[in-house]
Amino acid sequence: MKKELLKVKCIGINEDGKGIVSINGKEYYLPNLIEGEMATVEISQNKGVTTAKLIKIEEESKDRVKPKCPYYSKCGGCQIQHLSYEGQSRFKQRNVEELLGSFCKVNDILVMKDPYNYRNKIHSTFSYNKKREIISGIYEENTHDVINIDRCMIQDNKADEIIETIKGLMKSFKMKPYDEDTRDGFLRHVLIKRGFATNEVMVVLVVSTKIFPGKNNYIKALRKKHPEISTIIMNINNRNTSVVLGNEEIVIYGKGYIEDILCGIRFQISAKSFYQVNPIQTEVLYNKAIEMAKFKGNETVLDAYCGIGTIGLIVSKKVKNVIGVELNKDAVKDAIKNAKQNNIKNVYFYNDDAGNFMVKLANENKNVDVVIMDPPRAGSDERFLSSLVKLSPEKIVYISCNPITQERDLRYLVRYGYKATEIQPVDMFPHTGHIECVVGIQKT
Ligand SMILES: C[S@@+](CC[C@H](N)C(=O)[O-])C[C@H]1O[C@@H](n2cnc3c(N)ncnc32)[C@H](O)[C@@H]1O
Repeated sequence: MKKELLKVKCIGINEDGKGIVSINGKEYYLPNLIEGEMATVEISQNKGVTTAKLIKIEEESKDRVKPKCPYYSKCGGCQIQHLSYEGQSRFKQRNVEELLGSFCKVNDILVMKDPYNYRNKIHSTFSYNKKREIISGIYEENTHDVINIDRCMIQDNKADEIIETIKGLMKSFKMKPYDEDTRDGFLRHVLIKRGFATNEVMVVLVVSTKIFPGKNNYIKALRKKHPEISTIIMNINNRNTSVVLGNEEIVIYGKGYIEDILCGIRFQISAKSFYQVNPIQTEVLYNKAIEMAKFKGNETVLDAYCGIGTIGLIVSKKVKNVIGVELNKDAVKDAIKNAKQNNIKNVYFYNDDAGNFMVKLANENKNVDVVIMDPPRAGSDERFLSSLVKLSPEKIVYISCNPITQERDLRYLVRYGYKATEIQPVDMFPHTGHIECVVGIQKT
């Protein structure tokens, strides 16, 4: 193996938060490096493959800060905690400008006042460490080794306390963490969702079998320490898989869902339904999307990729009617219940693939004035977009957590007679490289 040390300058940060260096015309991505910093990098050549490793930062950026989190160097959950929050915001702003700035001017990113402990959903994996002590946390990046994490800087504090209690109770209840190799043990993961406005807490115990000795006493002990837990669900996952949730759910305490309030409307949230993870910024995002739509009151609105119906139900009082479409059937059930509970009668939800549904709407020549679309990271697809331009709504509001696929889809819409009128990045995920962006789009 051939090795060489080189001094190089970091020329940017990619969307995973890694520093970019260019050596002999080839780009390498190095964690923990900031744009403008000089670094010594080791280049290794082995069997025709060249790799780069950061050895030392020679000149630090003024944006560099000491990460608050003690697990930062190992845990892959955050990627840019070594950047000051101002530096993070500038990085995200520039990233959106580079990707979307050719469509129209990009507004200044809407940041958080307090960018810590914002996540209302947390997931912890249970395992043993080398000393056979029970640990819980997340997988170290690119491995199946769990890093023990007692406190996370971006997660809800209460959820961290509940995980700590669950870990403590395992000893007294002789509950073993699941071992992926031997397929022995009981507790695989714990998922916690917390209603920011209601304080209701859901605990999902992802377990390998339905047989749960001492279940009732366990529930009593857990709720005694945390009376705010309003529902506990057993999710059975006995497959050899890295997918967290199994198909079968057994509600062992409470009603099986929690409620939360967003923009004045009360929502029911099930274990498997998507719900935005940053409740403070979700209201900022939704309000911006509604402002971009400039509703007059007589519109038919399509809420595509609607989840539990949050956006559609919030806009329902401002428009004539709303149609929502969503693939996940639990989320659609939640959406229908949410409409009923809030006594909203002008919203209709459908459980379908958004692309399929759009083809049907376009074939029926349905009138839709505004489409609000919020697809997953992969973005939308050809079926959806080609039917969208056929339906020809006056306005489209496109919300996305991945500006790369958003740019691809925007190019399609621009080719077929639309233009972007406003672009607004919103920092939904401080300390991570992820960026949320909402774009107002108008028929030309
Ligand atoms: C980013 S979330 C947005 C949900 C909702 N708008 C919100 O703000 O809570 C994307 C949603 O799209 C759904 N989804 C994924 N693929 C889909 C498809 N092909 N058709 C319809 N919905 C889909 C997911 O289940 C998820 O609820």
